[in-house]
Amino acid sequence: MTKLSVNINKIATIRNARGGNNPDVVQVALDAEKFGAQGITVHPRPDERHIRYDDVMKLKDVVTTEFNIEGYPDKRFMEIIRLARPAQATLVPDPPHVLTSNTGWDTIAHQEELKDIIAELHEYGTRTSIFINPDKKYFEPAKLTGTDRVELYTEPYASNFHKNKQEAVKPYVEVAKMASSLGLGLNAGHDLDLDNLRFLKENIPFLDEVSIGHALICDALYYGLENTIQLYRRQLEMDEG
Ligand SMILES: CC(=O)[C@@H](O)[C@H](O)COP(=O)(O)O
Ligand SMILES: NCC(=O)COP(=O)(O)O
Repeated sequence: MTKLSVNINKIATIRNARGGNNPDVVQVALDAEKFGAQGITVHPRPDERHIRYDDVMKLKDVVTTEFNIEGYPDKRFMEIIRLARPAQATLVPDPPHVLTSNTGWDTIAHQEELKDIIAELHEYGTRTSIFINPDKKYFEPAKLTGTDRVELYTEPYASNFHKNKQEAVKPYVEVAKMASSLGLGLNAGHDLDLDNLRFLKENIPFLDEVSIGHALICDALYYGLENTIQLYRRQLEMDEG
């Protein structure tokens, strides 16, 4: 089964636009779970432009599905993981003011650093995943960091999907097989949507989890959050009857 983790960053973006608590990020997380989300993902950024660190502390007490916290592993991130003890921490190599995540780790250059960070996260009982480009050279070094999983950075897949979906998915299938043979769990995310998700799942049926935010929240404006979550779940459940 491929789990759907709903990224609620964009709910916090709307909330922050007016300085109050509408929409309520915690309530949306609870409702998303009720509507079928199998996990909740947040990506607190250093400028707290959407998810704030205190949102994470509130969410940790109420999320009953899989809580996944993404981010660059600076001191503050490590401290929030120590305090929140989420099911999963996804390490992303983002510089502080980047618009959105735009690449995976160079697991060759950062192998030793990642190894130490991952060892510390394991002490907190948190599963680790590292955000990674679909390039074979990064997978064996990723395994050597001790990470439990990798998350395939799917923006290039999404942006090439409408030009040539077979070509777009090809590098992902190759690295997914490699990850699997190395014993790495496999997540995927970034710019996945109702057009491209099913094809990714068809080609990599053994994906453990996808985390989806931007497109899913945009779709919810038209279809409602409950219907939207169910639509995304259906893209992933096609092989399960
Ligand atoms: C790690 C990743 O892929 C990102 O998609 C991220 O979680 C989204 O971040 P923003 O919502 O800040 O664009
Ligand atoms: N890890 C990817 C994620 O959480 C959501 O990315 P996006 O769907 O907002 O692009």
